[in-house]
Amino acid sequence: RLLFGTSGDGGARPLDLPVEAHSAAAERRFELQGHRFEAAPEQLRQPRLVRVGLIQNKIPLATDAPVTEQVTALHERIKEIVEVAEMCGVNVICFQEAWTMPFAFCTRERLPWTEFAESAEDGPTTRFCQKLAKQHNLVVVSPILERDAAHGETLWNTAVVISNSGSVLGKSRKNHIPRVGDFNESTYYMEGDRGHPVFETQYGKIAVNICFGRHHPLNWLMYSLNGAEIIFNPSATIGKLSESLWPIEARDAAIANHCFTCAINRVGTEVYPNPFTSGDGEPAHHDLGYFYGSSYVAAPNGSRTPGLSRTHDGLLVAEMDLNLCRQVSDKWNFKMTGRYKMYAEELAAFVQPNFVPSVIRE
Ligand SMILES: NC(=O)NCCC(=O)O
Repeated sequence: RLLFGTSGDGGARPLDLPVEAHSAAAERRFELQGHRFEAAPEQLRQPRLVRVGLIQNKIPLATDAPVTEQVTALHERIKEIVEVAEMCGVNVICFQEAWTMPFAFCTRERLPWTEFAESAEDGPTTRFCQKLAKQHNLVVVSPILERDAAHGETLWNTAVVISNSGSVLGKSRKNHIPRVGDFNESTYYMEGDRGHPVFETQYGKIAVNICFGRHHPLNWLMYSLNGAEIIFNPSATIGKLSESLWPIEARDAAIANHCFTCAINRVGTEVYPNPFTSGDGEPAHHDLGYFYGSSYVAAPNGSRTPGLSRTHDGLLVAEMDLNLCRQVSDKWNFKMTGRYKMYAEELAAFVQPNFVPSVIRE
């Protein structure tokens, strides 16, 4: 009741998925879970039912396989999972952070990892996702390492959003770059410069808060202020660092912002050819740590689905009635009771060089 929010106004219930989807998932060796969140019937609005799909997966090839072979193997793996998502009626699908590559930023090496970077607008992965979107009639959220040729070949950590029509709706960049443990990502790219875009799709208003942004409540808030009803959080994070935070943060963001949140993590251990150090006196090592999967969806009323497995690839399908966002907002009124003008003034003062903390002493 407490861990999954099943008290009172409706937690996640099981969603029946077609038998052929379950058999295909078993054949293709990934876990398939289905859940649904209901909202109360309204007189003036029809239910706004949307099915989202969250995919978590291991890298299929070793990190020293040729770059093109690794990318192709990941495309193939995702394709076979997306086919099952279509059988389950999924409308919007999101993949894990930097899904076309191993999460190699821990190494701080440039080659071959920077070779995985692609154009967000017309790189091979975006073209692949456009095909998927059109063929399966779903919106695709595709988090990649972006190479921005128009701006001096700058790299970014970017999520490309592709409409179910197959056209590229736009992109959202990771706003918060970790400098914690072996997550040495600022070696490759800097903080995003795109603010907090929300994408209006046929299946609701969606936004993408990439991984480390999960720890920043204001980052979630800004997507919500722009009207996001579903915020995806494609991630890559390891047990030793964050597993105790994982069940709390995206769930809390759903509560605080009256929206649905979808937290997605990688699975497994990715081993690199060359050892690297962490600057902490510990011996050099070949892997970043264990990616614990456990992807889940949280609803604005504080309920959540169970997580996918810690150890297996998986597809989590969640049906949600987006009417729940406004219903919870009308009950708890966090936007109405938020003191945004006061926060804005205090934040504006805080970022000034002459800021003096408001501390009252005897
Ligand atoms: N990819 C990424 O930002 N990971 C940082 C670790 C975490 O946020 O748990």
